[in-house]
Amino acid sequence: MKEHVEKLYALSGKPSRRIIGLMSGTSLDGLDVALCLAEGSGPETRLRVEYFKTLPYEQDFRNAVREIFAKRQIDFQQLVLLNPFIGLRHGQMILECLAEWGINASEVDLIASHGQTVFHAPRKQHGIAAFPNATLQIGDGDHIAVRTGIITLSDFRQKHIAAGGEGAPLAVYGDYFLFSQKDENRILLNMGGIANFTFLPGSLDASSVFTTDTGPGNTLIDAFARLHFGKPFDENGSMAASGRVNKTLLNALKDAPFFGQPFPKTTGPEVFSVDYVKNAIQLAGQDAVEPKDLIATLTQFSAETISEAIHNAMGENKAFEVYASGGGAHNPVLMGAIGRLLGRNIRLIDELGVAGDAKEAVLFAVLANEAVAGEAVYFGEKKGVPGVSMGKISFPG
Ligand SMILES: Nc1ncnc2c1ncn2[C@@H]1O[C@H](COP(=O)(O)OP(=O)(O)OP(=O)(O)O)[C@@H](O)[C@H]1O
Ligand SMILES: CC(=O)N[C@H]1[C@@H]2OC[C@@H](O2)[C@@H](O)[C@@H]1O[C@H](C)C(=O)O
Repeated sequence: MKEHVEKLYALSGKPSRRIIGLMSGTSLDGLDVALCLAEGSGPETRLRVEYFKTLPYEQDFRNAVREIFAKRQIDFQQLVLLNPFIGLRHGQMILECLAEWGINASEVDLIASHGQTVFHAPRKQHGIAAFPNATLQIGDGDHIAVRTGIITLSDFRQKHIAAGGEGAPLAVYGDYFLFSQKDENRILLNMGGIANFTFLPGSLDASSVFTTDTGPGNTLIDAFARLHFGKPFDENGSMAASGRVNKTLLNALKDAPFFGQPFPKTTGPEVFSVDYVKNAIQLAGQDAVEPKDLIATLTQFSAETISEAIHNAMGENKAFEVYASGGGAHNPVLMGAIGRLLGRNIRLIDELGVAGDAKEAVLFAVLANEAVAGEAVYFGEKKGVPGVSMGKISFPG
């Protein structure tokens, strides 16, 4: 029906668009919903977050996703059922937010849905030369569009892979458009389940922009807080603060092929898992490690691998500011260790006008805005930041 294409075309010419950005990360804590007003596009994007909310997942939902999440062997039916189920659930969650905010669905131009990553497999990780980089996000966009009546863009990572990337990190695009600052080199560090950063040059030169995952953020801390303490995470780093870093184990944890791979690179809980840590404990002969010392060691493991990646990427260039976001920014032990290792105060992205917990959802709104209203932006020939439009379009009818 051409009415949908005409509506989309009209949207592309509007001076501003109201876009809901959705992010459901690897921590499986909940769905981040950011209602944004975006004006312009590319480096001229001006974006205001009108409302933001994280809707926590119910335990049943989390358990259902965990049955297939980052696993090599799964019940295939469970994967197939979850694809529309998550789409419908996310659609419903959006409607609940809109009702709470007193906004009608007809007042929203677009939804930008990341979906739920269930498996991330860059070639460097799966190691099968004949197969490409691969990643899978589920939570079908057609179901979101039909449930909400709002045009939905989803499945953003496939185009990035088709254009030569690993499907992540995608935050780099929004980071560059929203947070670049003339004459200040910036590192935007996001610490979710996995940690990544974007380098934004003070020259504003798009071809110098750089991004990579660094390894675990909170994923291992969460897994062992759950296993040993029955808690979803180490709130305010209190478990880590009560323990001591086990140096022998730390060295074994840092001995993974991922850390020797060149930038840019991506990873996930497929690699950094409970089994990964148990294996390191065994190799290091540290079976008697106390749970609180294990949490302290895993926190230091994240801090050191994050700091070393930033240090290696920046080389001799010491003139940069670091702005943190994601759940890890709430962990003072992690933040303190990174600050000490990098020899500087780690700031919060909130200083730049976007709440740290909202940043990733906002970035998908930026990607949808680019797909609908942006011009091509050239990020140079380097790997990892192809200048392509991303997101598949689902019409509501
Ligand atoms: N007060 C806190 N103290 C310590 N850690 C916290 C706190 N609040 C949140 N976190 C951590 O942040 C995590 C959630 O972070 P976030 O929502 O950024 O991850 P995500 O988006 O799911 O992950 P990713 O971006 O890697 O996919 C929690 O699982 C927890 O480990
Ligand atoms: C495959 C996948 O879902 N990757 C996530 C994950 O969570 C953090 C890190 O690993 C990052 O590379 C990415 O998400 C953010 C939003 C990104 O693409 O920038």
